[in-house]
Amino acid sequence: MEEIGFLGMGIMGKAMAINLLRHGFKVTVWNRTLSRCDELVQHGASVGETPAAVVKKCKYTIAMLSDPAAALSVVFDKDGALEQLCGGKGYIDMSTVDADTSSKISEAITSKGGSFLEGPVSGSKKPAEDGQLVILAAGDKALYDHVLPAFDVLGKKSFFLGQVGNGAKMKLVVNMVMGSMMNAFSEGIVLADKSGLDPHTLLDVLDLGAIANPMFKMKGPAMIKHSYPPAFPLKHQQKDMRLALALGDENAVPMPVAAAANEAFKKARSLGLGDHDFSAVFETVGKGAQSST
Ligand SMILES: NC(=O)C1=CN([C@@H]2O[C@H](COP(=O)(O)OP(=O)(O)OC[C@H]3O[C@@H](n4cnc5c(N)ncnc54)[C@H](OP(=O)(O)O)[C@@H]3O)[C@@H](O)[C@H]2O)C=CC1
Ligand SMILES: O=CC(=O)O
Repeated sequence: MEEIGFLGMGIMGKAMAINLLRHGFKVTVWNRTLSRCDELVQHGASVGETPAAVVKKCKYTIAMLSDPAAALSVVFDKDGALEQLCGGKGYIDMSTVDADTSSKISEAITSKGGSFLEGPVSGSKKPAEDGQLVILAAGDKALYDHVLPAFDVLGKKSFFLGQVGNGAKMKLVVNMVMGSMMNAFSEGIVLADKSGLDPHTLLDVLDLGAIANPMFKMKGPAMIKHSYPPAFPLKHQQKDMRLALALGDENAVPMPVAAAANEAFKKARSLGLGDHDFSAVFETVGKGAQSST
């Protein structure tokens, strides 16, 4: 495949770009804080000075940015991607954003003759490093077919979900469930501890039953130690809850569980935990969490 541009060298973008390089793709990277591209150069990447410079050089450009404001800024601001998008060029935004943001970007790009695909992913830092993401694509089907070899490196499974917005919505639904589960899990660990049970035994019991899942297994032991090295930053999970609640609002879907979970993530942010892993929401569960071992 042609050289790929990659905008955004955060936790996910860096892991994904390194993965593409490892699999023989030529990649040109850009990051707002340009020094974060240095490590990528060691892996064989070239660096573009601006998003526009990357798009000019590459036929296809992937973006992996924090939130709607970042996704819009990288496309529409001066030296942004849109300046160089034209017929024959493709833009693939894999950031988690809302459907409106994705549609705005899509309309701007397609009105200049370019093609657009959204492709938010399920799976965190480790699945990104291991090429085990689940890709939720929607938009231009021809572009999807063309970039599938790259998606096959990045993920274990790609879904094509139809029109622009469907990938964004699917991702928000999934993360709404995940954020709610993380809160219930946190309450469960504290409840076990406070009622005289060993939280580690709770993890063993959960892992053998119908609600066993990789998230509990992976994050539980660290949570019990109050350790939250960021794989999925809490501020991004709260952004996803907020966007999912807005989607619920639009569709008149009552979501009291998600709304409560959102409040807990907001509380965690107010405690300065936004850059910690989203499992740090554990710290908001009563005083009990503070005394767990
Ligand atoms: N981490 C995870 O487990 C997962 C994350 N996601 C989603 O992927 C996206 C990226 O997440 P992640 O890599 O963890 O996030 P990080 O916070 O690690 O990285 C965010 C990236 O966005 C850039 N950025 C932020 N604001 C702007 C802006 N205004 N203009 C230009 N660039 C900007 C940052 O640049 P700079 O370095 O200059 O700050 C950085 O490259 C998010 O939408 C997140 O919800 C999806 C699945 C899993
Ligand atoms: O968006 C986060 C994830 O783990 O998926």
